[in-house]
Amino acid sequence: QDVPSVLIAYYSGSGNTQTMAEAVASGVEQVEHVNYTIKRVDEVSPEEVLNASAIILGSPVYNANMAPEVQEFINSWPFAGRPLKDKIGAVFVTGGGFSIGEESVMFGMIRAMLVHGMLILGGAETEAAFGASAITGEGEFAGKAVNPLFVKKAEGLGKRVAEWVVTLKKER
Ligand SMILES: Cc1cc2nc3c(=O)[nH]c(=O)nc-3n(C[C@H](O)[C@H](O)[C@H](O)COP(=O)(O)O)c2cc1C
Repeated sequence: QDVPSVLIAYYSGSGNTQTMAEAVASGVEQVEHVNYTIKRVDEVSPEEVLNASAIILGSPVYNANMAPEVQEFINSWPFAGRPLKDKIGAVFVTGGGFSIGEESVMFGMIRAMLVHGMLILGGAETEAAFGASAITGEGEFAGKAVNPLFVKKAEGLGKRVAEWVVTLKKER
């Protein structure tokens, strides 16, 4: 009882963002005294949103925007009374190519989290400063499983968020 929980919520059409979500989860698993739930956005209940101490949200890049399913999920978050205020928020994305939307999508999700008063964290590494991102369709990254370079960023993000969830829980 009273163990804080991280909600990892994502949409994935062809599996890449799901791979990153699972890596985020394995990062969270490295931290003690914190639970997590990993679910597709359409499977997340309103209670799971409200009860989470942190939400780590993942989307593929679709025409330089987040997937509509992810936007719909964000639009379902309760706003009256700002119940999401002071929860930790973090993001991860997968995009086909370099610089064709992944950073825009990260900031789109981060902006929405800030509207709700959430505390935003980036990943553990400088290369994951805004969250974890993976390129899945260009050059050497095309046609393969998500590269370990990107998987590691997702793990680092999950671990960092979990560590801060535990730290903030002690402080409050
Ligand atoms: C409809 C559609 C639009 C896309 N638009 C972009 C885009 O604008 N920029 C980009 O980098 N990748 C784009 N992609 C590629 C996906 O973002 C990429 O394949 C991603 O890894 C898919 O994630 P998923 O396997 O979790 O569905 C698009 C893919 C689809 C299906």
